[in-house]
Amino acid sequence: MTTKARFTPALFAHAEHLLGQLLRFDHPADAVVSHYFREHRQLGHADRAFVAETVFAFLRRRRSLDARCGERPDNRQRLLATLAVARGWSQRELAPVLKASEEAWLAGVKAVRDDDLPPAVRCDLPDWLYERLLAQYSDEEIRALAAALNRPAPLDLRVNTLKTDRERLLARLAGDGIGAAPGRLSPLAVRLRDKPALAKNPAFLDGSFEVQDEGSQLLGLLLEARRGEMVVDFCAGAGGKTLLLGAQMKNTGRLYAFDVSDKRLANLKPRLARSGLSNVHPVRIEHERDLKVKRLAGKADRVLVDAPCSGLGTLRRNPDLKWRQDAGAVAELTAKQAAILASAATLVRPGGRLVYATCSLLREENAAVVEAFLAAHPGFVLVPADGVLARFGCELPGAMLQLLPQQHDTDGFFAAVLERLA
Ligand SMILES: C[S@@+](CC[C@H](N)C(=O)[O-])C[C@H]1O[C@@H](n2cnc3c(N)ncnc32)[C@H](O)[C@@H]1O
Repeated sequence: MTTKARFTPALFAHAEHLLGQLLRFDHPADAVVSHYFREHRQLGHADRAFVAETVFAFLRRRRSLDARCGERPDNRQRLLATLAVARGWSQRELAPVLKASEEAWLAGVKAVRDDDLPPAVRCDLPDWLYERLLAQYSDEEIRALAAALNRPAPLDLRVNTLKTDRERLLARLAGDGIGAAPGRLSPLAVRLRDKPALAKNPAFLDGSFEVQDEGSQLLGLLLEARRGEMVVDFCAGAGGKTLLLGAQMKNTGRLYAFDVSDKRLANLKPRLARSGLSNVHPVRIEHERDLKVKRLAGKADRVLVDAPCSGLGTLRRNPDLKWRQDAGAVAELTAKQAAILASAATLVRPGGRLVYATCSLLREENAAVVEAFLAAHPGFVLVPADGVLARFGCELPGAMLQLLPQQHDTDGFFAAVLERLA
């Protein structure tokens, strides 16, 4: 049975109810959706797929869809517009739910031309964000960027080189009937053709791979962590990059995984167990100036700062982020990023490396933070990122790395490589 064949007023009502919860914007959308499905266990796989895809489609296109709907649309209208415009359903397909009195209105919604909408509305971006991007890109480039950010992300894996290699992993996946191809940028990446459930896949359970966007893998590779070194992943979170660094170090040396969040570090534990790594030391810190940080001053060969950021480069996965933030929140983040980078830098030994990374598209969270750091810390220099990536067979020009979904088909990641003078 196809997803559309299950379309009923009851199912539509679930989407409407969930959208009401999402538009309060008091929690991240993926958490709200998971919670809703836990509360409504009677919804089967196809029903959940319909509800989740429809509300996410609205979150992606909220601004242009609301503009098409007219004055003060309600959530029912919003979802009808989502199905008709964003998901391309015909009035016949909508028939189980669409009232006769809504048909003319919906035809009007469909007839609006994108080009007649103001630029920020057409790009489904809040004004403040559109204006920030306009300082960096042309309107045409922002349109292409916004369109790419509005498409769902592919599913990428990172091969765990402690356990296997990419060729063998591809063969195993093929044996399981999972379509996959080598990533184009990261030598560790495998891109899946579809989005199969992986939690019970034997190669996942035995640690042969982790789920990780190909772009995120490049950020970890920029550190070029080596055997026997002391490495600090300063904002390790649930360890997406820690696991890559540990494998690059061939499970030798010492790899500290710092984070202020107990919960995130706890999520690292099962991943560590699967990975086979024993060189990782998770450490909960109070803040970036914690004594536990100070004790390692000048001792680390390499430090990664995967800084807390607006996450605006990940809108393919988290479309709600563009509606849940504002310029004030970004200003607070940039102050935090500068403080974390300055503190993390104190750990780097002379001649050691510091990588600053975000999943933001905004210059103020990216190059501007790095430039201000370099101006205040003459003992550090910028190492061209393209030269480092070339050593991994990845040709991406630029002294600092900015990945863009419309160009690289990854999330919008940024990274700069710094070195402390010997
Ligand atoms: C972008 S996320 C890290 C994602 C992680 N590196 C990965 O690849 O999965 C940023 C992390 O910074 C942490 N963080 C926030 N403030 C911090 C601070 N002052 N010091 C260290 N970590 C901090 C957050 O808890 C969050 O886990």
